[in-house]
Amino acid sequence: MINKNSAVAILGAGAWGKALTTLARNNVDDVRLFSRRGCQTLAQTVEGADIILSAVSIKGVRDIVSQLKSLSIPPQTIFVTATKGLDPETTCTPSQIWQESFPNHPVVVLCGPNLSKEITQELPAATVVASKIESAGESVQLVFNSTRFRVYTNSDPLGVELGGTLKNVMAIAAGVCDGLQLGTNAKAALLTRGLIEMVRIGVDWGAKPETFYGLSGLGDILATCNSPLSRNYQVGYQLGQGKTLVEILSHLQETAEGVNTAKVLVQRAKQQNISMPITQEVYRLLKAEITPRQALLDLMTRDIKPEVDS
Ligand SMILES: NC(=O)C1=CN([C@@H]2O[C@H](COP(=O)(O)OP(=O)(O)OC[C@H]3O[C@@H](n4cnc5c(N)ncnc54)[C@H](O)[C@@H]3O)[C@@H](O)[C@H]2O)C=CC1
Ligand SMILES: O=C(CO)COP(=O)(O)O
Repeated sequence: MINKNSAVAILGAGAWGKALTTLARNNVDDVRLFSRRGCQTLAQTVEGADIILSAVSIKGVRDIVSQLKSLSIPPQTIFVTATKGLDPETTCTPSQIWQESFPNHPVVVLCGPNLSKEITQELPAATVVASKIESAGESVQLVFNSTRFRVYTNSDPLGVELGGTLKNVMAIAAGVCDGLQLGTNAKAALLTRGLIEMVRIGVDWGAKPETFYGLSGLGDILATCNSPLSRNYQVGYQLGQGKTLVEILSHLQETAEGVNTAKVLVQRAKQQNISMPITQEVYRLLKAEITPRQALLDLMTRDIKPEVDS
């Protein structure tokens, strides 16, 4: 069982890895943070760790997984993934990559409405830790739960992970909506229909529909789609104001996963024959195939239909 003397290794010293390190230090004395540019090696960081949490962006996940595979990690070590992205080669989620590479280890997803800047300011927040192995989720809950960070467990890791990942595309769309100053009604319609799109593909993927109405889905939509602190929202907002993606990304210091996720999702939706009109428009906008106004017109002139899919 996790206690003050347990050891936690956090991989990825970006905004989220640093915030999670501070949270874990409330409960555990030995919390190590691995940075590619730091002086401690990966092997030194993970040695004897009870929990290894990855907060690297999706582009680094396969690399970090293969480095860890070359080390001998004891099978009781719990892997936690906090990445919100999709693998461009396979469309796999990060937890699927971790589980496939470490089939005998418990894997836990940590995901929720957690803008790292607010967490760094010690503002209160809640999150979800999800795993097929109940005791693993409970261990991770004990590491991060505190009076300012309430941690819930969940048994649908895929749904929790997809909620946090797919909402990044909706945060871009929400930013565009605000950048164009389309108003509150438009934003409500966009995000409600966006959530339906997330549920549609998520259920096809194998997630439970109700998970998307929890903290990692609806909760994260409420946080990121209304906050300039969200990098994905910022990308959309600036696109809405007429900037190009290249210009926007050249000034963005950190990762906006929704840019890659939109592309992967469109690919997967096509393979699975799933309708994702908002995601499709975000993708076309990111590729500069259409303008924000054209994206709006496309969505408003789709064939009329019942609200609920039959
Ligand atoms: N910042 C936030 O508010 C939150 C971020 N996330 C997710 O966490 C992930 C990381 O986000 P941020 O920390 O904000 O991004 P960031 O851009 O600040 O940091 C990404 C980190 O990943 C590291 N990294 C990339 N490839 C690596 C590799 N091969 N080996 C080792 N490290 C590698 C980078 O060095 C960097 O430290 C993203 O998937 C993001 O969606 C999730 C919840 C909140
Ligand atoms: O996922 C996040 C908060 O829950 C962070 O959002 P951004 O990556 O858009 O900044």
